[in-house]
Amino acid sequence: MGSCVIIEHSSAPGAAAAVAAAAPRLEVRDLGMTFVNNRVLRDVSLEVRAGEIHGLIGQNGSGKSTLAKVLTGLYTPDAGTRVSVDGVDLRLPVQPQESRQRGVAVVHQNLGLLDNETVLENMRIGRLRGSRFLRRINWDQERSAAGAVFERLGRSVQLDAKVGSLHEEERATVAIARALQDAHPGTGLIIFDESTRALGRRSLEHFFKILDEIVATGTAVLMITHRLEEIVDAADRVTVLRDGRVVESGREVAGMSEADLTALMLGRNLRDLDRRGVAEIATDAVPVRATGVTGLAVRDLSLQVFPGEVLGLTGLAGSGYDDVPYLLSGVTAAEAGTLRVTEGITVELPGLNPAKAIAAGIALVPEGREHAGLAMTMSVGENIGFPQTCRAPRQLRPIAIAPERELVTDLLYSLDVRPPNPKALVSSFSGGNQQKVLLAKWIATEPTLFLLHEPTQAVDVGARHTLVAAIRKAATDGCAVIVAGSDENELALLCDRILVFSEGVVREELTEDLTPDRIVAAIYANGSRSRLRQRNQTNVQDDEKEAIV
Ligand SMILES: Nc1ncnc2c1ncn2[C@@H]1O[C@H](COP(=O)(O)OP(=O)(O)OP(=O)(O)O)[C@@H](O)[C@H]1O
Repeated sequence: MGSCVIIEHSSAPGAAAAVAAAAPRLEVRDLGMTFVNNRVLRDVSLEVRAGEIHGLIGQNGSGKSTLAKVLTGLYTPDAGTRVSVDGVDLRLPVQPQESRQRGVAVVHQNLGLLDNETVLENMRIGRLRGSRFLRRINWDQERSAAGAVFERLGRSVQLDAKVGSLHEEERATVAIARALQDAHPGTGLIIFDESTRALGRRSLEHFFKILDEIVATGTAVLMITHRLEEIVDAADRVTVLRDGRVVESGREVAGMSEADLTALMLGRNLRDLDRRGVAEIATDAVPVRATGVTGLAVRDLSLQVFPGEVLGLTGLAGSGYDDVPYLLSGVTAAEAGTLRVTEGITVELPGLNPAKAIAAGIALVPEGREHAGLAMTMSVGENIGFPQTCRAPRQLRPIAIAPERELVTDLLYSLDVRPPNPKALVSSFSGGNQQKVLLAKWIATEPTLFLLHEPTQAVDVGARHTLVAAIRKAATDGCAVIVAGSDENELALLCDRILVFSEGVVREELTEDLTPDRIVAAIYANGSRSRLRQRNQTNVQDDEKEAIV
């Protein structure tokens, strides 16, 4: 006897046709944006349809975040700009309340979280409701509403934890959950500006599963990302910005490869991106050696890395690989462990702090440049000068020891920072250029041990190329380099050797054939990379339904 299986549709038949006939969910016409004399967006037109994931890509500095900020009212666009939602023109500059009422939610690149408030408060801010008579907030209800969103995302985050104490991936999860909780079926537009950059593979897969459910109801998504895999796997159409202009508008993604998208973005092919430099590892020199490191999730770790070598650390979220840079640099106190930096310089990790680490020749490029890596309201030169201040004798510390201007300018040119102006405020740079400034800041200290956590996060493929080359050059110049990362492509480009962590210990060491697929297989213990989203899933279900019923 055959069983009858009915696969439920997430949208009613005919809904797609109705949606297609309707006005675009978001329509932008002739958008221009000028900062003083700098015109960063010109004649930008864009249409996002209901029920689609629309990718927006472009090199660092091409204007993607500026566009998102115009759409949410942070910036006032030039005269002549038109923005409409569901066919209704918005007043310009966009009034945040009006755009929110029309269902536009955004997760900005800096995530927009309040570090001193709890996860629950961040989630429910602006949405808290008092009871009808007593006007008291029902915190039990608020907790369960917030908890339900995290459950959907497949993540558990402590609702009472202060957001400032969270890891970058948890912070991103909170910001994404906050936007998703407002998605009403069939309406609205959610803009994600590089919001997935800190998500590990598993979280990413969950995230796209939820997006799939959301867009199937008719809600639209505008996805700004540098991870071209996300566009190829998940986006329905893509718009490409180059130097503030649209060079490709709403192109269907089906059939396109990452290389096709790269060529559209840069206007050229990046043929030699995958070629790794020849490692010049000084195996006859004294290696950096960490012994018995215990702290956070890490248990009794010992490792060594030679000058000239780039050692990668990876694993699943919570496996401890990403705790290592912070334990070895004194940012987080270790419970036990010793670190020999070089002949005659050995530090006990429990007593180490960042100032002592810098003095011992240890540099850390942390994840989360906006809240952990750079002073956004200070100039590039001042940021690069900070570590030099720590190296100065205590009595001189109040006077910032400015690094030589030529050194700063040379670094900015060698990393292709635009503009290469030491006096410019860090906050005025695009995300990718900020990441380069962060790297420059620590390269300038000429460290013996260079620790980096997700050093090419949220940068375009061209900038990634530059950053990878600079990190490898630091190794060639004699640094021992340790990179903790979750991006298999980054690790494959950078590393000579990779340690894969599980439950706080090293489970596998990869020494050759360091391809992205091999790295992912090791992280997931012989699992494989699946596509982030099966596009046209609804059509497949249509066919199945006819066949099965
Ligand atoms: N507040 C500001 N004042 C002056 N210039 C700015 C400001 N914000 C952005 N810019 C400039 O606008 C240009 C576009 O920056 P934007 O951040 O939009 O780029 P992006 O495409 O989002 O880059 P990324 O991918 O690196 O985040 C850059 O040249 C940047 O320096």
